[in-house]
Amino acid sequence: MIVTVGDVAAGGHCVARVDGEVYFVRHALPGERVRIEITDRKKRFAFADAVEVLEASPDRVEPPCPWAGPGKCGGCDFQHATPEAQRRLKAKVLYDQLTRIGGIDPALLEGVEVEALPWDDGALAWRTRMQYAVDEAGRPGLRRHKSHDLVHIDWCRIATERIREADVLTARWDGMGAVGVVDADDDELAVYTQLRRTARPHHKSGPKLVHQTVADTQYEIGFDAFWQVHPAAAPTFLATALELLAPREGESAWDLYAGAGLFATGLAAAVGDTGRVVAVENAPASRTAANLAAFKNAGAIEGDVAAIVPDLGSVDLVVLDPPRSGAGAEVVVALGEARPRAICYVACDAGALARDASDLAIEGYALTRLRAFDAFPMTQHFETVALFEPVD
Ligand SMILES: C[S@@+](CC[C@H](N)C(=O)[O-])C[C@H]1O[C@@H](n2cnc3c(N)ncnc32)[C@H](O)[C@@H]1O
Repeated sequence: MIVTVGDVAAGGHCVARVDGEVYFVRHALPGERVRIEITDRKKRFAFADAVEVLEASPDRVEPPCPWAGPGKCGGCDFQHATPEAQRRLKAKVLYDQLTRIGGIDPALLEGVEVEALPWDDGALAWRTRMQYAVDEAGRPGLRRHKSHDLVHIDWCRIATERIREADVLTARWDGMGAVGVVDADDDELAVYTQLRRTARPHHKSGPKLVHQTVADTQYEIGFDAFWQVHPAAAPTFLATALELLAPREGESAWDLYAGAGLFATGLAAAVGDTGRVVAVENAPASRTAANLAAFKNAGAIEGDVAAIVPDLGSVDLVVLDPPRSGAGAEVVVALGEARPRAICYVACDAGALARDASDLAIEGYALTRLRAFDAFPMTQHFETVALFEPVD
């Protein structure tokens, strides 16, 4: 079928409508006329791939990765767009999610941009963490979009040079479900395996504890702990959170979903000896308490944010950096009770941010400032750093 493609939608698709039918089309750009092939038909809509471009958008480029395209590797969504166009697509998704789901005033989001992170290689060679699936013959690869089938790539164009040089993709991983590589600071390279993609990682080679440095603070974390995958992400998010929150001497602050304690260390330095910072994180591999040991005014609690926050009392400032699923109503209600003067929400999923924003509004918190960053070039993903403040 030949269709004219409309606006981008969340999930790395653009929407095409034909005779009342809705098609979510991958590998297309708004305004393009393309031939599509249905990949998955649902009751009220269908997913499709653009397999031939009849009228191309001026934003279209030849994908730098030979493994990107219809039916190929499912890792990247926007290799066929210029990096500037990718960021415009993401900004549109952010605007739509926040206005439609989050109930945010469109006037506040007028001209919202997704900013590029500083990186010499532009949109390529940035990814410091890679996880490959392994097939029954022990061969690693990346999955096709929404499929269990593997594409056995030579190397991933968005992974760092050091990950490319690691012999992970040429080796055999018999009996494994996944193999991962971590490219940390100080040339540390750790490799781990998993029996299934969601199973506990087993250390294979390299250091078990790796190091990451941001603004003169070094964090020591387990090879399997969370760390931002783009090298410029952690320093940019920390600087942005501090800019938005503007912490004052003597204030109290919480770093929720703290990971290694990135925001907690920044806040601890900012609020000084008379201030107090509490970090909450549930993964021991993050080593949050150890990373905060040098800060006398900061401490860590290991456990579930939803279980811990209701008992913490009140606070001046909060950084909220939950996983993709968002913080959820229970945590938002607890924040409403703690009455901080400002909440900085760091979000890797605009839909989850929008849902939590709508709950925050019920608690009397409005979105007042927002910045967004292209922390995952070539993919549909991006990061938003949003400030919420109490309103009457
Ligand atoms: C998006 S990461 C943010 C980490 C950190 N703020 C950073 O920027 O490096 C989310 C973190 O929340 C942790 N986490 C996930 N669910 C949690 C929960 N229910 N309670 C506490 N921590 C949780 C994860 O282990 C992960 O370290």
